[in-house]
Amino acid sequence: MQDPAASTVIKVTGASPAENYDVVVGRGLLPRLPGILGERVRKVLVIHPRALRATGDAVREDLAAAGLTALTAEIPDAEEGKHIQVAAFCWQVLGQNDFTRSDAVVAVGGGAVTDLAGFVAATWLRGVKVVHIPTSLLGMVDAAVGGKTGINTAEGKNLVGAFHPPAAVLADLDALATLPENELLTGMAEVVKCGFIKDGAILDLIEANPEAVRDPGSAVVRELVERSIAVKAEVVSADLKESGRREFLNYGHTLGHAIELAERYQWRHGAAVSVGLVFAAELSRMVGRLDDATADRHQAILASLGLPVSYRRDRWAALLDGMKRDKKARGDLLRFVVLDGPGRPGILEVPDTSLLFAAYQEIAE
Ligand SMILES: NC(=O)c1ccc[n+]([C@@H]2O[C@H](COP(=O)([O-])OP(=O)(O)OC[C@H]3O[C@@H](n4cnc5c(N)ncnc54)[C@H](O)[C@@H]3O)[C@@H](O)[C@H]2O)c1
Ligand SMILES: O=C(O)C(=O)C[C@@H](O)[C@H](O)[C@H](O)COP(=O)(O)O
Ligand SMILES: [Zn+2]
Repeated sequence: MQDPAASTVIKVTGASPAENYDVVVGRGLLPRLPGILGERVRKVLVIHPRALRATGDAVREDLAAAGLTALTAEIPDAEEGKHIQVAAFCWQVLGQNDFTRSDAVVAVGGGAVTDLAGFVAATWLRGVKVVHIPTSLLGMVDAAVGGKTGINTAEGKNLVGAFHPPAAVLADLDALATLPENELLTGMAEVVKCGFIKDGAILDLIEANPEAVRDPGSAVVRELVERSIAVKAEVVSADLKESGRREFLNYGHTLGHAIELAERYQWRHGAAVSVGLVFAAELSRMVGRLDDATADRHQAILASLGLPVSYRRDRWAALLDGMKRDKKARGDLLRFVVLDGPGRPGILEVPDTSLLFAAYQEIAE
């Protein structure tokens, strides 16, 4: 049995040894931030939404006590924060306070905040240090790790961004205590994704512990966090810029992102990915690549977590339109991550959208 007070370090390998970084999972981690930032950093912009003000203040106090100048950019919540005008506001704060290349950005919040803050750090002076302090389950298991940063545009999700890995990630499990249950469960969609593409023990844990998965303080949730980060860390260490295997982390996302756009970002990312996972499993089954039991297991596990597993029949045209802007598409060719079996993701090229329509009929309501 793991000592609950001990922290776990999951290592991510960067393009060069200087770009290697640690993802630390544990409790009471915030005081480690000044030490992680290092001697050269003099100024820090802490970016967070109003909901995370108390944590943002605590982080700033730690930084100030360590002799750093700590400023705050309070940004709009959730997807409202992933907007060019919000990035421009942060650039303005950095500019007006003379942030140089040896200064840093710290993100405190869910995946929307780490995406936005990472993008700000990637673009300010063409790149300054960023440390992520994810506070949602989804942020911990996925968004804060791997260096994908970005914002949404009117045309779609994450269409503008950069690869800019963090200097470190502090996944402080204490943050989950204030996370609403719905946010915990939507984060579980990415955990389930990791279970299907790589680590089947994740799926077994969720099925065997229906109550503990809803308890953010449980050892089960901690194990799910650590296992999911390990899946992501292994993939992004091998393929940071998505020239190959990293595409597998996009399982469920082609339809998922189209649903988010169709819903004007009023659905949580994890909820949309949940439907996208069921769709991708149906597609995999329909083309004869996935067995019935594994395909059906998608719907069963996601539904057991209270996540949506179907979507509106009358939205197909809008969804197809949105899917054409998926980053995996090449010209007119749509490309999907599918499964050839548990832990065996692959790519399906779809030149004819009638196949997609047929698979969609299986999940449409
Ligand atoms: N860069 C990547 O690799 C990557 C991976 C997965 C998802 N994402 C992105 O992450 C975003 C989704 O992340 P999310 O689900 O964390 O959504 P989110 O950041 O919108 O947070 C969800 C809600 O939870 C609140 N919240 C967060 N932590 C809290 C806490 N500890 N206590 C109380 N409230 C808290 C937020 O204020 C928000 O209202 C999407 O934009 C998605 O595209 C990025
Ligand atoms: O890290 C990745 O790579 C992923 O695909 C993880 C996804 O969960 C995440 O939502 C990511 O932001 C999607 O990337 P995108 O390139 O499709 O915008
Ligand atoms: Zn995702």
